[in-house]
Amino acid sequence: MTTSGNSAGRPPVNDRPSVDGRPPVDGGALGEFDGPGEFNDLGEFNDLGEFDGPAGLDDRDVQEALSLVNEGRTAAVPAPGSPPASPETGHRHHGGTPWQRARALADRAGRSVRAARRNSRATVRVPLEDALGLVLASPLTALTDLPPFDTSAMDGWAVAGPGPWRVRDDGVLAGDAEPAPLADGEATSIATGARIPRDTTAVLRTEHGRLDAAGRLHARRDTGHGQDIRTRGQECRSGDQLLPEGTPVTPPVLGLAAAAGYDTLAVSPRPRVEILVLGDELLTEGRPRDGLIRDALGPMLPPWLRVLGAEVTAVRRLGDDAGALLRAITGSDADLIVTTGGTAAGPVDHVHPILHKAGAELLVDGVQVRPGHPMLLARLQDGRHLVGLPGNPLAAVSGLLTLAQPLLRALGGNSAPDPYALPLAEGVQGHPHDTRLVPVVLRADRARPLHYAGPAMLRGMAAADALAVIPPGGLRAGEESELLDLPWTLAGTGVCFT
Ligand SMILES: Nc1nc2c(c(=O)[nH]1)N[C@H]1C(S)=C(S)[C@@H](COP(=O)(O)OP(=O)(O)OC[C@H]3O[C@@H](n4cnc5c(N)ncnc54)[C@H](O)[C@@H]3O)O[C@H]1N2
Ligand code: MOO
Repeated sequence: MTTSGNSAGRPPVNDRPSVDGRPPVDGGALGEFDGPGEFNDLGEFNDLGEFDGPAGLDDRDVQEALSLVNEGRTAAVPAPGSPPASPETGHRHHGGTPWQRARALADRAGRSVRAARRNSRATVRVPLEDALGLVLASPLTALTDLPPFDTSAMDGWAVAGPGPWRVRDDGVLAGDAEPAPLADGEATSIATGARIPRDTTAVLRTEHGRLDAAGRLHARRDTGHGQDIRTRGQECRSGDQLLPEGTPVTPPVLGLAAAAGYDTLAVSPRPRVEILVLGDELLTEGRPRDGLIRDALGPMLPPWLRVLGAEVTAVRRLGDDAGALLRAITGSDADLIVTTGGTAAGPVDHVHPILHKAGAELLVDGVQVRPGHPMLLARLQDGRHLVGLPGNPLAAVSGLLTLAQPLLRALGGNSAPDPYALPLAEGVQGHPHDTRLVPVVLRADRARPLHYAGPAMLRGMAAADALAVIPPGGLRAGEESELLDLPWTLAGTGVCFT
């Protein structure tokens, strides 16, 4: 990852005395926040994801100017770190569900489905190699003692009684069948992991033994009774519970399950997700042309959803055909439908009317988050769910992390990781009311905001290690920001994309 796209070298947003080279603010410019998620002339998040205050004004001036110009009509821009504007101030705001609440509602929706499933005991048994990322549907119980027999912990000699010892010439390797018992005063060479001959009293490590000219084995140091013998059942006895139900299947869980005798695992099935990509303007290959652009979400969402534990059953491109959307929604058997685009109120934004037609219940209709505020979560008549992601690609990422991730996590039986935070390397301007999700790189235990983080951009996101959660009012340099991890930054794509 690179930091070349960030604002290194610039003064932090909070400390900037002014924004140079712009015409002074004029009274006609409004800073409304119910539009496309961007501030206008009085201060906006530019497409580099930075807040540009009005020309020549500091933060206090911005507030003053806004309160003069927008009196009673629009939100003032609070200084970074200041508390969010209260509803009593008469600010106009698009509304929607607060960001944390939206995540909680998505989590709850997933849990309710899971609870219903639990009653129907829906689990699947899959080969070990297909279980990574799923969740154990029943406790992992040892099918054998571990180790299953007494084994040597070291390369050396199995010895019986006090030395010196006569060395037998058979020797035991890992994987050999049960060796002949040792007589008192006898030794035989043994490899790590080999079965211990009956009546062995200890294993003498290679480096602790010496053979004399007559071929007798002497100990260079004392060897205690039972030394370097791993006794049968040291780790577990057959029938012991190794892991509880609900444990996520990680690589070590796969290893433990194999060691304990499993070929398959009972797991909660992967939530099945169908992706419906909306928009007549989308090309699936080549360069943008004639007003058409490339579909960025069709290639991005399936692997991202897989990494979140989903099985992506189909990606369907429906254009702006409302009828096709209705048929796709009502005909799908996926646990979750994810739509992209069409969430706003444009002439071909069909998601809301079609959900209404399909009798869906909107659990979340707009979220107080930037970008991505038109995102939605609906419960369809048959209890399946639909997440509507806004079409702007970074807004879609925001919807994915805000609604789809908690829902899928809960559906799959995973619990949310503890939130974590790091200090910001630079101040980040907040939205007056909404949470902001800002792509950051993590360097030296600091989160540095990236440029090119406008709602329609993926350039900053593609270089990001995480998304910083910026509360209304913003955060100053050095203040801790909650971070949303991107799974591949820790695990690597090769591991995650199962
Ligand atoms: N009058 C208003 N207009 C808009 C508002 C608003 O509140 N009032 N909100 C803006 C915000 S914020 C967003 S985000 C978008 C959400 O729009 P939709 O979900 O309806 O998405 P579209 O209009 O279909 O597309 C928006 C934008 O994204 C491009 N797009 C769509 N799909 C893809 C894709 N798969 N790959 C790449 N780019 C995609 C599309 O061409 C548009 O440029 O609405 C604002 N408008
Ligand atoms: O700005 Mo919109 O918030 O792109 O989702």
